[in-house]
Amino acid sequence: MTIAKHALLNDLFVSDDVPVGQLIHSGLLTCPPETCLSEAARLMQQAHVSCILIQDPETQALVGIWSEGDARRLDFTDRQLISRPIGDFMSHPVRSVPASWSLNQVGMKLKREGVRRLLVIQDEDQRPLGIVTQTDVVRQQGLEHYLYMREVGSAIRQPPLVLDARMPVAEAVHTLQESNSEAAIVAYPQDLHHPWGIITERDLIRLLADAQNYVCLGDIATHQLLSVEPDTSLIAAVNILREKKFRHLGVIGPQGQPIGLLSLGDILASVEYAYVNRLREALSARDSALKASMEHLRLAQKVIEVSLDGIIITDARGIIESVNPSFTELTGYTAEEVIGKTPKVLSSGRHQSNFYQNMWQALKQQGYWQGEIWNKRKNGDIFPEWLTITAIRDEKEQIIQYAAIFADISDRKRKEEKIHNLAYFDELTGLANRRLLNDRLQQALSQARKHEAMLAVLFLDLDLFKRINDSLGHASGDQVLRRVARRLQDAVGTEDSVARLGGDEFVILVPEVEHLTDLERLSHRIIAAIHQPMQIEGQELFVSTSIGISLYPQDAQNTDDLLKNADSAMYRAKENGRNNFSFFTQQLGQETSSRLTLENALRRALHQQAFQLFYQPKIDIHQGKLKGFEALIRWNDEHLGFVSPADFIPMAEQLGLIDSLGNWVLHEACQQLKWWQKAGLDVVPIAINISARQLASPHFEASIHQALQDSKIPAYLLELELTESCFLPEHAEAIACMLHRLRQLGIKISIDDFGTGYSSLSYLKRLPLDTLKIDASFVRELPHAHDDCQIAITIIAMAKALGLNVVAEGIETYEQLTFLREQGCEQGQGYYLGRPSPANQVVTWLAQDWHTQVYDH
Ligand SMILES: Nc1nc2c(ncn2[C@@H]2O[C@@H]3COP(=O)(O)O[C@H]4[C@@H](O)[C@H](n5cnc6c(=O)[nH]c(N)nc65)O[C@@H]4COP(=O)(O)O[C@H]3[C@H]2O)c(=O)[nH]1
Repeated sequence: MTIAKHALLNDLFVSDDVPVGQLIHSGLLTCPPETCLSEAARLMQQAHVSCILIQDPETQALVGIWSEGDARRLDFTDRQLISRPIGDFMSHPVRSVPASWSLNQVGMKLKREGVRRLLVIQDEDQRPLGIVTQTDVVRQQGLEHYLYMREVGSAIRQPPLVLDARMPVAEAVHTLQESNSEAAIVAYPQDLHHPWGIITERDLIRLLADAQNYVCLGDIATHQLLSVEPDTSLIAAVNILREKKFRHLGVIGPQGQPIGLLSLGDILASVEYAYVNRLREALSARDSALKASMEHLRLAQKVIEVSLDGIIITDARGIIESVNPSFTELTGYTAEEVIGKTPKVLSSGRHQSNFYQNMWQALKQQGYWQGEIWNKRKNGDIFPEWLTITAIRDEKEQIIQYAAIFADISDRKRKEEKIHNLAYFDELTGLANRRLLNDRLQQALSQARKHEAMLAVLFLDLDLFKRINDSLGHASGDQVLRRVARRLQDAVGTEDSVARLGGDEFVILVPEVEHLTDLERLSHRIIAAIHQPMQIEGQELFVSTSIGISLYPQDAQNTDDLLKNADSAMYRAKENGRNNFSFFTQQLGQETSSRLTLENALRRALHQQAFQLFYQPKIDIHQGKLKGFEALIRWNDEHLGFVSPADFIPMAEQLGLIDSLGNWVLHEACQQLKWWQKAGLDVVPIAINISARQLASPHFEASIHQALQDSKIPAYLLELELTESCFLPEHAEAIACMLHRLRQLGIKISIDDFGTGYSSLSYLKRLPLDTLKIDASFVRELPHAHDDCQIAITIIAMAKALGLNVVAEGIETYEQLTFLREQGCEQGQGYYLGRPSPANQVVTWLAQDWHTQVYDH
């Protein structure tokens, strides 16, 4: 038989998401359990169905099912077989699926339960609707391309069972049962034209239904085998079966011999493998997806539970659905207290309504909002939090929930504030620091430029603040600075414009100045405020300040120059007697710049030791004898020329260079003495000037020892000239002790410029002094100025009373010399007797007759 390929039947394969209820043919074949087998078989034959359901006549319940396949398991040798009740052979219970299930779900259930048929029942009332078989499901799976690609030959799993038509019926059924075949090819050896027929389960049903006494297989078999060749495609085979309404198809080999017997079920079973595989994959994918999502869910739940951040879940309207434990921890509200309410319960009242409006708008449009927000705890505390809100949408993109996650950032805020304060404010006084001042000054400058306004910077420091620190300690010094800061703020009126640069330096920024008189008034106010007495640790202190003022645009155009010029002006104010103020002037600017040049040159000179010592003789004006020399430093700079020590010594003190400079003088003088000694000269002591800061240095005493040791000159050849300013009260004791020690070595000590300071006599009395030097300013007008005469006389008398030598400085005339001698002054020094001169001059002086110099006019 030649068979053409048929088009695919449209109803063979349908989509698998159609509910199974719509695919089955409604109507069920039922019979009571007592129905005999032959009756049941007859009913099935009539109805053209492959199974019958057994129904309890009383309860109407379906209690079992019997199918064609079950017929094969019957014992056809049993003579009573056909009259036995079907209830004895049925399978039960009847497994069912709801009509709403998809074919996929049905397929999975068939697979799980290991059955080929399921009863389809109505979802609502469980009413039985029909039967769905595995073949039905396979047909719907869109597997037609498998059928196209494969040939009939490939679906043959085993050679066909071939039974002789002459075989007794019972034996044939038994053979079918034995070989577990639902059909067999029947051989008709005598019929050369139609040598093949077929016997199927359905024939067995007929056998049961007819209740006739068939003898041999040929009596019940169908003597016609619908067959195809092995290379026919499976889809063609399926179509033939559908068209002919047959269930089996023989496969005949090239030599005409049967090589297979395929049923629709077999064909579908051959593609079932692919289907089952797909099903398995689907099942395992679903299982692992389920497992993964459960895992995710569990994890998410856990994360929410243990999260240190507070978490709120609301519905789409913002009603709180759940919160986590950290929420309670952070806000003080339990879950029960807030569920059903909106997050408004946390509202701090610090934000305007448009803040929340913007938040909601962002949430609705972008599904996301993040930012800082102030909220309120249950106990009323207001705290800052970092909040992230995310909208959760369903598959249709509708917002169904909001998840809000927040962290309390009070700590972070505090730290940020601290860092900001540290960066911009002075820790001690709370005033703006240099950085903030610079920022403010920049801003004020650009404003002033824009509005063509005048701006002022007041630079001030506390006069002699170091004394307070040194004598009362740093803690007291800090207290003074704090008080001063407050007084400045009070005097200025606005907190923002006062800054502390460090140490005792303060700056006041006046952003808009109309008249200079305003600045004068402000300066007076500040000076007066600072000068008010201060109680510090039980002591009453009087602090004063000096203020320097520079102006934009007159004095400077930028912040640096404004500050620098105000600083210079402040020094001018100090020079003018402290506790006052001074405006910057162009001349001061020039001075500042030449001062800078001088400073640099001094550092260079010190580095290169570009100094020289000159010596000025001290003469006994009664006996005409050389008594000693005063060493005076000289600096002849290659660019600046001769620079007076009166200019560079104070500068060296300010710059902290005086120790090294003083040390150089000390060593140079000692070395000089050593050379003179070595030269066999009859040397006299050399006095060196010691500045106040040098004397206060902790290394001073050691440096004296070192110089003596290095030069090996006897200590009595060294004299120290100190000024009254060396004896600051806070160091008085320590200095007195040190001087006693030095004196014990043999070193002489004199007070220079006596009469210009304010030393208390009782203190001077306690010092180990040898000599008082009358300051040149009292000598200059002698003997004509009455006051000076009186002072000179008094100092001489006092020195004598204290048992001290007295030396008059700056003697320029014979008259001055005579007056002083007549008043009892022992020694003199000055241009009249000898100008400060280099070391080589000393050799002449050592040999000179000073008597004539003193007496001969
Ligand atoms: N008009 C006038 N002046 C006279 C006369 N006789 C001496 N002089 C000057 O008067 C100053 C005396 O020194 P001083 O009072 O200790 O005053 C010194 C002293 O305080 C300081 N000085 C000088 N050399 C040193 C030094 O090596 N170390 C320290 N620390 N200070 C020094 O510099 C000051 C100025 O020193 P000089 O310029 O050398 O000025 C010297 C000296 O040259 C005179 O008859 N008429």
